[in-house]
Amino acid sequence: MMQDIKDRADIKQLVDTFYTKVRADETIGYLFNDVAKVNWEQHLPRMYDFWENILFQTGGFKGNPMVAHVQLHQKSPLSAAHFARWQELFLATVDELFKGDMAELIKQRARSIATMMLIKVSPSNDPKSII
Ligand code: HEM
Repeated sequence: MMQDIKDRADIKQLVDTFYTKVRADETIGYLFNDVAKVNWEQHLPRMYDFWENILFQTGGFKGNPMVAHVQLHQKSPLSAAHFARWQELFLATVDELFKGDMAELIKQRARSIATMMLIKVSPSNDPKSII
């Protein structure tokens, strides 16, 4: 039976599997590989901290994810299609590895943060701005 996400080791497995898909992805891979030229040795542990803090309130993540993505957007525009693909890969990775309340919670948080981030990086994506 599939287990729920219970600790940092599980988060590491999820994050590592997710970014392996991201780096090879036709739609969003170039943003990480070519635009941001991500230093993975630094970035992956920050992502373990980020998600561990969201699920288990460890207080380990200090950073401002919104600012990081606004800066990325200024280098190369981030679109709704990019965020949709990011979400698709994240949700599929969770479902592939885990099942339970924490797995549901992390998917819900990923969706809501991705939605806010899209609006934040590009206010023209805000449905309210059309009215
Ligand atoms: C199309 C969607 C996205 C792209 C292309 C993207 C790309 C990136 C890149 C290039 C970085 C900087 C890595 C570095 O050089 O250190 C980054 C950082 C980060 N991303 Fe994303 N991201 C996306 C969506 C998201 C979403 C939806 C979340 C959260 C649910 C997220 C959470 C973070 C966090 C926490 C950081 C670290 C910020 C920091 O170090 O202070 N990203 N992202």
